[in-house]
Amino acid sequence: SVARVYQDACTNRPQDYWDYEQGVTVDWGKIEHYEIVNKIGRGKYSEVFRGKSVVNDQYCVIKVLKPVKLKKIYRELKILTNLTGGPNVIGLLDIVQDPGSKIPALIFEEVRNVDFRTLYPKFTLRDVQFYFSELLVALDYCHSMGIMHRDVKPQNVMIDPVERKLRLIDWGLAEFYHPGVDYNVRVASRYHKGPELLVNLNQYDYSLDLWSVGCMIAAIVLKKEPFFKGSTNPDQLVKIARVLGTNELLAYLRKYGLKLPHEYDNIMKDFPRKDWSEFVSHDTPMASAEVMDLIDKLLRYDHQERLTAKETLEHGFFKADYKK
Ligand SMILES: CNC(=O)CSc1nc2c(Br)c(Br)c(Br)c(Br)c2n1C
Repeated sequence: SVARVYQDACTNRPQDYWDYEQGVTVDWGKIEHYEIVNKIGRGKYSEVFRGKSVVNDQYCVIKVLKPVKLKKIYRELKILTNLTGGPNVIGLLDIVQDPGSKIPALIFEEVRNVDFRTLYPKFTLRDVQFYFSELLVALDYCHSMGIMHRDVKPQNVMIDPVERKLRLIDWGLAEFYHPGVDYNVRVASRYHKGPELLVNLNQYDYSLDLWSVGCMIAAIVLKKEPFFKGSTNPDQLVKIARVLGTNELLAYLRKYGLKLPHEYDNIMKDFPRKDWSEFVSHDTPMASAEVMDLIDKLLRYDHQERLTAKETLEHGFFKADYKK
């Protein structure tokens, strides 16, 4: 299957825009220009520090990459340089290399992020409207630039509630979109994996990111974080089928000529589709008719049915006037 939008974003650009296999010419900065203030986190592929530039006294975030295949580093570098400066994309300030280990470190603009587990429970519907429109602007931008993020999740959406600033971070799993290419389905983080990844539909596209957005919005307004909480990848699809229905899953598979992989034989049951109204109660005061309609249009098995980032921004939910 082919993306409904931006399918030729890369083909319309010069080869060196998307071809990271040839390597990337890096304009290396000077590591001595930065000092580490404190460690703020660690991921599978990196260690992250709060840093400070000794040149301009600006605080920054230093992402020290763990040794991975050079090709993967080139991909992240090329994507970051292509996107930096775009709306709500984390700003890459510098690229430096540790002289000894030769490991690259990426220097980013600082975001005074508040952890989503603390922030999201305090969100009003107006906050959901504001921050998700900011996230969707970033996604429509990167999609228009021929890039899928492939790891959209709360941990990769930095929000400074004081400055009301949002930045999409961690482009380490992002990839360039080309029609007809078979992509690795082992991407994204389990709770935010789209059905296409769980049924091994390799020719996916930008719409993968919109599934993850749907999961994030549903988790906030229905107060169930994460919304689909699988214990394994196969169980992740079972949790989705408990809501969207098993027959609807089989129809999705049939449309793309896919069979349910054997690891589902003993765990997939015949679940009826649930109506979204079943998730709405007095305990979910933010579950407005508009946001439930939006969730219904994002959390679709069929990636081709999902709203695009631009269509989502135009949805009535973002136009509704929720009283203060
Ligand atoms: C690998 N992820 C972690 O260690 C989670 S903590 C974390 N990583 C961050 C990254 Br990367 C950037 Br860029 C920026 Br800006 C901020 Br703020 C970050 N924070 C808080």
